[in-house]
Amino acid sequence: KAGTSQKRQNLPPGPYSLPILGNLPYMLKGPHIYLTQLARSYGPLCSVKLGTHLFVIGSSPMAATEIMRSFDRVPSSRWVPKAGQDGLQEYSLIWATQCTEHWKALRSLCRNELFSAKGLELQAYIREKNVDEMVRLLKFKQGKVVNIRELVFASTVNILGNICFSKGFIGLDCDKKESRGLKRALYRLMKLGTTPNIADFYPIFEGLDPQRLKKKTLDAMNESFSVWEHIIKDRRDAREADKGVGLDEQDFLDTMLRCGFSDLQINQLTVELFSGGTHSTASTIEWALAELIKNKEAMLTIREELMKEIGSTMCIKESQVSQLPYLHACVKETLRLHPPAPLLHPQAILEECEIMNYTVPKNSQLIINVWAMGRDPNLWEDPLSFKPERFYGSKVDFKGQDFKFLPFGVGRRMCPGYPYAIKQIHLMLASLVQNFDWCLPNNMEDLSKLDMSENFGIISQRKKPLMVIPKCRC
Ligand code: HEM
Repeated sequence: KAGTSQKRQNLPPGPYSLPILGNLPYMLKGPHIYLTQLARSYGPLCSVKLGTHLFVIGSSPMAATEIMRSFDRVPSSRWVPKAGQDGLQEYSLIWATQCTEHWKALRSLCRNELFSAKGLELQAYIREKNVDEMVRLLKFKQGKVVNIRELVFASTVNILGNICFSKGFIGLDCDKKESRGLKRALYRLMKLGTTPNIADFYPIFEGLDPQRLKKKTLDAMNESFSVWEHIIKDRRDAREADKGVGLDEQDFLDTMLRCGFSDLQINQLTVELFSGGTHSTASTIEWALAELIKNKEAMLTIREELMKEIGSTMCIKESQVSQLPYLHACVKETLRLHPPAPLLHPQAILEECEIMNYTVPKNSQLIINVWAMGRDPNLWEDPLSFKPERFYGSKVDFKGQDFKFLPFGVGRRMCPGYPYAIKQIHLMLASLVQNFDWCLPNNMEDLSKLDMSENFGIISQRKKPLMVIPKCRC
């Protein structure tokens, strides 16, 4: 039943809210799940109070379209968690509240240097080399239980590390624990980004840091910085000694130095690229492998496609995976069911506006629930089943045109890294499927028992890491 205050003010419908808390307590089992239940009860545009803030959630392609249109009509500002407001936002890409000139410059730098067709082609050998190392380690671990998330995560960090700093930062062997360094810093940043912060929901705490989340976030950023600080210094010194004779640009650090970035700017951008680009990609690969282990037919179909298109070679090249429609369909199906970012980053609307004939008051936060749309029976047949065939031969894509499928977001703030992410996911998944048979520990024969529950976070992951045993196919 809709709250009366919503009706009175012509707000999008939504549940009654508790005094002071609003509906915060109901979010604990997973905001995307709770918000999806609300959409089923109140319709595709609904509103909910969290603390003192009003959130308006769109959960259908029509609602998402209308929300995106409202950003063109009235000024809006990206909501940035208080823990991320560290005074460096003017240097930020992900946490820029406005699409400023600086934000535009950062985006086009990344688009042109890292994510353009030419940039991606130049990086291909780095991805291939790192995936090859991962496969070799798995061969060595044959017959033993492997935490696939940790391994794939380490590999994605090392690929990006080589692209940015010509260096891999993480040991691939996850059995060796690292007490400091980039891995710990990135895990901490993810955990901190997921911890509910009362300062985000009550203006009374504005300017304070009651849970010390801001301080801890800054510490984790500094921990990352300490990992590459000396590389930046050495490279600056080399450029200084070079006195304009011109060294070849070997990585993204050289590009940033050429563009006159300060150390702070380099750190902010690279930490954002690492935090935005590693867990998300690793989580997608982990989900995809879990789905394929569970759905043997799909696994066999990928193998047939690999055999037909590239033969029995075990060392796959990136150029070979660009034309594998069934593999691509499996990745899309994974992103439909398990989008790493289930709720698109909220934007605050700075003036009252109308959306779908409802009034949306000034300062409301607008969210698009991608997870709900991916599982909506009105949009997908048999939505909870993993059926890559639905994308096979279909034109539905993740490039922000099909509003029912938005794993990489939509509009100006859409993920700039998606071409990079997709290349990496295709190559890693093809290599894991081509090289190994996979089984579950404890002789678990009944694959339907594989736990597929998920954790909500800044990046949504499997609740339990996928533990699997590789067996070489060669
Ligand atoms: C499966 C992998 C990935 C997924 C699902 C994903 C998804 C997303 C989503 C949903 C957004 C927000 C879009 C919006 O608010 O409308 C985003 C933003 C962003 N992503 Fe990704 N991403 C992935 C991989 C990457 C990679 C590999 C990188 C870079 C190496 C990256 C860098 C970024 C950046 C910098 C932004 C902020 C853009 C801005 O605010 O202007 N992402 N991503």
